[in-house]
Amino acid sequence: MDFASTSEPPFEKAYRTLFVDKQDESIKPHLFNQVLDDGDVDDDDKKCELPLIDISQLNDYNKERCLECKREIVRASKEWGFFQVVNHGISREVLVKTREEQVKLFRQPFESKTKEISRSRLDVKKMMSGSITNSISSSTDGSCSSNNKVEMKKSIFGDDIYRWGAPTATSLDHFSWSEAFHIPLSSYGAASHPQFKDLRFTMEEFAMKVSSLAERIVEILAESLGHGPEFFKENCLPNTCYLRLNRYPPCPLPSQVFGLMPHTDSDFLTVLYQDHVGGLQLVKNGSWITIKPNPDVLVINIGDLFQAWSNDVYKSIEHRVIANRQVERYSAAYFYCPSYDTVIRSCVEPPIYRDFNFKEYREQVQEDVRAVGYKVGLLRFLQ
Ligand SMILES: O=C(O)CCC(=O)C(=O)O
Ligand SMILES: [Fe+2]
Repeated sequence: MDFASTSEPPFEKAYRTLFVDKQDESIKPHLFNQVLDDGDVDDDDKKCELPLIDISQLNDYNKERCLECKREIVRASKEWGFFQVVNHGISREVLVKTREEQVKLFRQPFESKTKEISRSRLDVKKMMSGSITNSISSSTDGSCSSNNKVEMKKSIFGDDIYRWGAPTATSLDHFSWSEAFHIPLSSYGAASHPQFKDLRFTMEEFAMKVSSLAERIVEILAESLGHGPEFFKENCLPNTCYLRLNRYPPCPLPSQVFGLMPHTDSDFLTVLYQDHVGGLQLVKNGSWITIKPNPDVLVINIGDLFQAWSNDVYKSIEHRVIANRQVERYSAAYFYCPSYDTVIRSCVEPPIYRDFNFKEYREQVQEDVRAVGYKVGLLRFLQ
């Protein structure tokens, strides 16, 4: 049997009602025109504008060069909420190995990635009462949920680890043509199985390297607001962070459906490694800008928690992934998160947002995704 018939999530079958009558792409205005009321997709010239920062300069014996590098990071976090880093200290070998293991993981048969559980009345009752909320929870970005509404699934890789599609989507523009392993670094789920030994080692190495990069950047951003790194060191521990391995299968309707719908990340900071295919876009001045793939860079973006903590000094920017008709795409994201009980309080007066803890934030995101199909985010927490 070929890869497609065994490993691909059955998007069109499971979400039949969303896809019905959508086969002829000419019958509907293209999705990108529908959602881009306030801007346009970028032209090629704009692709290179996203700041590219050589962070090896942070170790430069020349103090001025090191300070200038910090200033670039701060400026990009305020003006773009996104930047790319080069000479980041994570070897090509680690990145290549990460990708290889990621590919192997997604090549598991779909049935191994998910495992049907019976929709007994008990399960439905539990689901309704919220006691198995994991089964319908959304990811850290609120854009992609764990289990399919149509066929309740429970992953053999661990609860709530494998996600595909968008269970709460009521229209195609709330849908994501992608699958993901959302791996809390406290447990490697699938990776603890002997079959996935290499995966575990590789992910641990990737996470360890990327987390020290995230810590360094967060420290620089906190310092610029007159704070030390203590708050982050105390609350964002390796076991409170997440890895998310994304795969975007070739999509027959790339102009009708996103690879990943527009969202902001719900963490402090995200570090992303994308492959050569491209499709990641962010909003800048009302336009969508494409982040050109580059094997030497990692993409960094500010998440909602940092925007709240910095009182809107640093920006959590909406981003999305465009689906591709011909080729599959992979990315690996590291989400720098605090423990659930960490209270997020603005470090600048007067605060724009009320105090909230991370658990409250995630629950609100999940509730909104369920109720309205998308994440409302920080607007829910205005003073
Ligand atoms: O795949 C990408 O390039 C972006 C992934 C992303 O935004 C996410 O996982 O939150
Ligand atoms: Fe994201």
